[in-house]
Amino acid sequence: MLSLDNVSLSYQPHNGLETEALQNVNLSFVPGERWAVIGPSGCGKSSLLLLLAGLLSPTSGEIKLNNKPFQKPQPEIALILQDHGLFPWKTVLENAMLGLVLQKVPKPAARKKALGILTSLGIGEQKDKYPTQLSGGQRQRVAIARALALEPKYLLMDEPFSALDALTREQLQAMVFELWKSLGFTMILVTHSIEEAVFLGGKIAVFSPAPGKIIKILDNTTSEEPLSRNSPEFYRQCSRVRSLLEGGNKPGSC
Ligand SMILES: Nc1ncnc2c1ncn2[C@@H]1O[C@H](COP(=O)(O)OP(=O)(O)OP(=O)(O)O)[C@@H](O)[C@H]1O
Repeated sequence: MLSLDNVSLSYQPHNGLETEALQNVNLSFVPGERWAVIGPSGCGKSSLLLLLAGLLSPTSGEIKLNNKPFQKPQPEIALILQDHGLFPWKTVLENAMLGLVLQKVPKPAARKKALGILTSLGIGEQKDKYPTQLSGGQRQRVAIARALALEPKYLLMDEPFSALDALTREQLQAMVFELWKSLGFTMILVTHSIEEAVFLGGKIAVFSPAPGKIIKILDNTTSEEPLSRNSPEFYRQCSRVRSLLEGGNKPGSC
């Protein structure tokens, strides 16, 4: 289990001003769950992922993996950043292999594994291209392949689809859901999109404006599959999340 125990984060003073990004956050991510984290711009969502990835340390409180506090990156936890973090001078395949190579997996094995995942994501044929030759959706798939090649137990994603057109975005959301179902990792997705949170989040953590605090955790697991985007329940859940973001504290009152 990955958890935050009473975590607060302040960034060091800049021009005499300290920024309080997160305040007293308690969250537990149980293996196999899929979470969406939503909140207004600047409420500390990206900071939360950096903490969970071991790339930042909390000002107070603890981040724990299986009840053990940690403050550096863990092999079980993969993070996909907003800009995908691909190296432009490496091909699609080399980018997808990168984590494995860094882990000293022999290159032929790394190549085979990365290519298998790229193929399952529908971009195996693009393996020799460079990131600049790809569409945004294809780049995102390479970033997902690179993370999944490491077989993480926890996959953290920071607004992974925000730059994509609506249909590509929906396609990739469905693809990520299928990967979650077949591979069984724990998904923690940060998003600005209410619809995305309701579609992909089995649990939805709604954050307040800065400094980010949890307003509410919504349970969205009425069925194993994501809610159909046209269903009344989907609209109801979107309304609940919207109401909470707007400052309402009565879920469903829209
Ligand atoms: N390296 C940093 N140094 C100082 N302040 C920072 C740093 N990174 C983020 N902040 C501040 O911390 C607060 C939270 O930032 P963060 O990026 O985590 O929010 P966010 O919810 O992800 O925002 P957005 O939705 O706009 O991406 C903001 O006020 C931001 O300006």
